[in-house]
Amino acid sequence: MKQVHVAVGVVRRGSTFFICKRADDQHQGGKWEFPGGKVELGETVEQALNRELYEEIDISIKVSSPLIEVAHEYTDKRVLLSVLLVDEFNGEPFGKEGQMHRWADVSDLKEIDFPDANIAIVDAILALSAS
Ligand SMILES: Nc1nc2c([nH]c(=O)n2[C@@H]2O[C@H](COP(=O)(O)OP(=O)(O)OP(=O)(O)O)[C@@H](O)[C@H]2O)c(=O)[nH]1
Ligand SMILES: [Mg+2]
Repeated sequence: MKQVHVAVGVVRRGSTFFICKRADDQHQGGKWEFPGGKVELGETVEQALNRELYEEIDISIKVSSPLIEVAHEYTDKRVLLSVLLVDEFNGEPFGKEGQMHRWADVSDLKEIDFPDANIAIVDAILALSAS
């Protein structure tokens, strides 16, 4: 199976994180996600994430840093998630494509219905908050 490279943004404000609900007709539909999308040919992860976050949640990134890389194999798809922590941005995020969104507190992340690959992302966030 071909691996899809995805840029994912963990947008943080204080102890909260911006998440969106995936549309029912998408891969892993109905689950919550950190916004992001596929890295296109010739793009860096940072460029891809900046493009995706503008398209999906209407912000532009000012400061980001690598958080974790997660390789995961679903039954129907193989993904490599390059996850960046986004601590400063311009604009106020919202579900620009009509998707549900919320600011989730760090203490709620473990209980939220994310795709399986996100378990490692949530653990990395919790490790940040613990340090
Ligand atoms: N954006 C995002 N994708 C994730 C997360 N976790 C996870 O397994 N994925 C998977 O990464 C893949 C690509 O993400 P995507 O569907 O957002 O890609 P995209 O924005 O380019 O949209 P498209 O599918 O309409 O072209 C999907 O298979 C999705 O299930 C996550 O937290 N955020
Ligand atoms: Mg997307």
